[in-house]
Amino acid sequence: MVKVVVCGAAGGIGQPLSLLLKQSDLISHLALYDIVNAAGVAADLSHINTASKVTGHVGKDALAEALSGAHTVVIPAGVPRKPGMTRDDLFKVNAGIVRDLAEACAKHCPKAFILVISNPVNSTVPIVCEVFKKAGVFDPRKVFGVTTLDVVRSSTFVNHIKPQFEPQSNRITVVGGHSGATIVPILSQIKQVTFTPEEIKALTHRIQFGGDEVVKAKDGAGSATLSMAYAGARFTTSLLEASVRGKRGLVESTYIHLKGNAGAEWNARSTGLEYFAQDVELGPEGVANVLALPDLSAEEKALVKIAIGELKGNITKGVDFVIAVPAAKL
Ligand SMILES: NC(=O)c1ccc[n+]([C@@H]2O[C@H](COP(=O)([O-])OP(=O)(O)OC[C@H]3O[C@@H](n4cnc5c(N)ncnc54)[C@H](O)[C@@H]3O)[C@@H](O)[C@H]2O)c1
Ligand SMILES: O=C(O)C[C@H](O)C(=O)O
Repeated sequence: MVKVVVCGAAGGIGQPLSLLLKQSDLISHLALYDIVNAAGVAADLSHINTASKVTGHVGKDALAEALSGAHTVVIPAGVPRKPGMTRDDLFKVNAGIVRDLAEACAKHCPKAFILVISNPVNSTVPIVCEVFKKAGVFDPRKVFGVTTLDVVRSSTFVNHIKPQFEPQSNRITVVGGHSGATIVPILSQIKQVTFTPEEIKALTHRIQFGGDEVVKAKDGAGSATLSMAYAGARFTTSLLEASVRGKRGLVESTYIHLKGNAGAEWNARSTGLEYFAQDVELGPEGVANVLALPDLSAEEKALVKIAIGELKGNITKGVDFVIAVPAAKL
């Protein structure tokens, strides 16, 4: 039985993500949790003739039932940006939402994989990890910040200026975190096409601030939902392929707790950070191995340095939140 829970399932990301996951033959039970409308979304999806069972769970009283027995919990719960906001501006509201959901996961499904989509990812992942540490159930191989949208955007945007670059089969490594300057695409490793320095600069900027393009175009109605659902489903599917089906060699960039993960010592030493997004090989228990950083160009080294500076503050903010603010009673 593979039960996947989506927390925030009635939202802009939650609905299309749940639709994509309903199509997976790796999932036998899709549990949809939200504080509103999850029952309606579940009733709708349950009419789709794929094998998985779909259940809806609305409100805090239904959270335990939603989470119990979960193999994987995907969390897109929380508020999205409006024009003029940074992801960090969402911390005020989303930190508490993610902390409370993490508390419930630590209690009702302590061994589940936790995939964090809610922003600011650079801080919400440390929140989940700290909650799990506090509860004595933390496994650093099992908590992931979903940064796949940066990877998806990278190959799409490269293809836009280099049509000979095939965007679906060529994956680009993106390291650092998930906000503006902390997003560092390693374009120097692309072998299929060449770029001028101006092209590299423009592409890097577009990838770092791709989220802003969508926020601006939606003009107050939220941020990326459909492309995020695609990226979230891709990451979830890769993790399930590795953990359920035992498929080997699956690599995704993701934001993780470095200490306690095989291969991450080098990253932890060279960045001085507790968390960093990097290519990770997925396995039966989640992170099987953190791949070494590829060779970086001088420009990329400078970008990583800037990212490290910003990440430090984001990580401390998440960690301090759990230490300083008592959790709501669940
Ligand atoms: N990681 C990424 O790459 C990425 C990409 C896009 C968006 N995001 C983030 O994902 C989050 C969700 O975005 P969205 O567009 O789906 O927002 P949305 O407002 O459309 O949906 C959020 C959903 O969360 C639900 N929710 C609120 N509090 C909850 C709680 N305590 N428990 C369960 N559900 C709760 C809401 O009812 C709503 O249905 C935002 O924080 C956004 O910034 C991350
Ligand atoms: O930009 C946002 O706020 C949402 C998301 O993090 C994105 O990258 O699209």
